Amino acid sequence: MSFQTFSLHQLGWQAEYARLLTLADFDAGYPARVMAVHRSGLAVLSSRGAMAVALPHALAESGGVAVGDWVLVEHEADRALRVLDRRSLLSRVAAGGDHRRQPIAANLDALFVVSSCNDDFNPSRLERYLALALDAGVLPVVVLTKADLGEDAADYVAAAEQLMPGLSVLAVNALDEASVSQLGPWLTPGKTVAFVGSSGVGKSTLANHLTGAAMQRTAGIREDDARGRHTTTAREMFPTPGGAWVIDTPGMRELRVAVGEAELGAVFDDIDALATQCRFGDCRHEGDAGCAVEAAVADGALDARRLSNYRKLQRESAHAQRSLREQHEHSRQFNAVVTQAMRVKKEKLGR
Ligand SMILES: Nc1nc2c(ncn2[C@@H]2O[C@H](COP(=O)(O)OP(=O)(O)OP(=O)(O)O)[C@@H](O)[C@H]2O)c(=O)[nH]1
Ligand SMILES: [Zn+2]
Repeated sequence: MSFQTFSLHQLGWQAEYARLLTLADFDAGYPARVMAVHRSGLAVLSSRGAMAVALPHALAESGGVAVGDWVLVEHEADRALRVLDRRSLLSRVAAGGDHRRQPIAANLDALFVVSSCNDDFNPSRLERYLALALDAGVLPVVVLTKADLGEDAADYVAAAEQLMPGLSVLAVNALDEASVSQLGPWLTPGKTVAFVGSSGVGKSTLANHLTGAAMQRTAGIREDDARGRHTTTAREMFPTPGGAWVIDTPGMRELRVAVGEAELGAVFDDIDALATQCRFGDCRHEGDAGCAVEAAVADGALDARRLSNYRKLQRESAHAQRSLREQHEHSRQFNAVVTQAMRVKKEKLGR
């Protein structure tokens, strides 16, 4: 991949990153933005150009590094010293049920949540992505593709706008450049965006439009794994001709929600507001007397689907939080056992 040279500002640098760096930091290294995370190290861009830098094991272990991260690179040593505090971080719950969080994309300014004006349109799935974006600290923008294929795009837009207060929703024909230009306000110089959504909704089509020749997302970066699924070995971040950045990582396609209560509450603001009107403060909205939430469902003011999706996401997030706690407890116990074993061994050797 060849990159022209970019200034820090063009790379998305913001004053708040600098505030966290001391003079000693600047003596030790210089900031660079992570374009790709490989097993062997990081591909970064800085005002010095494109480079491969080593990722020390300790850094990879402690919270990891994601595409879009800013790292401090050691002068003359081509080695990442540390990851700068992130303004936003999209992470996923790792597959395999251990509920560990894996960083996927950092320092995003907007997350395009893509669905289409057809059968893929699924309010519950959209709500899940919206909560995920808020949890990551990123502004979600809903993009409804395939607006050219039916006449009812406006209905889909209206339905999506109901899903969160103040949500921006765009209907586009992803095949048409002029239509895609509606995304422009989120793609100003130095801004970083990414796409999430189901397979086939048009994420690649949109991203390819935005990045032009810079991104050959399907070319060469996908491999088939043993199960015949597509996996991608490289993670990438691409410049648009207008000066924005598009992050496209495979992990984005398997996002599972493990969102905090507050972020869910921000998406389901209407339900939280209704809940304050329930007769009892600890109302569970399940047949409780004087329940305003259930009353709203009964008189059609609140969608039963929306309520049940809220409950489902709450359960999932409670489960994930619990598992994380259990994990910490487990490693604490494990460490205690190891410490004890070491002590016993030392005592034996000492004798
Ligand atoms: N008519 C029309 N076709 C579209 C539109 N957006 C996408 N398509 C078509 O839908 C198909 C799937 O689009 P992709 O961009 O590959 O979808 P994707 O979301 O990247 O899918 P994955 O890579 O599997 O995650 C392609 O054949 C596109 O040409 C649209 O707005 N209008
Ligand atoms: Zn209630």
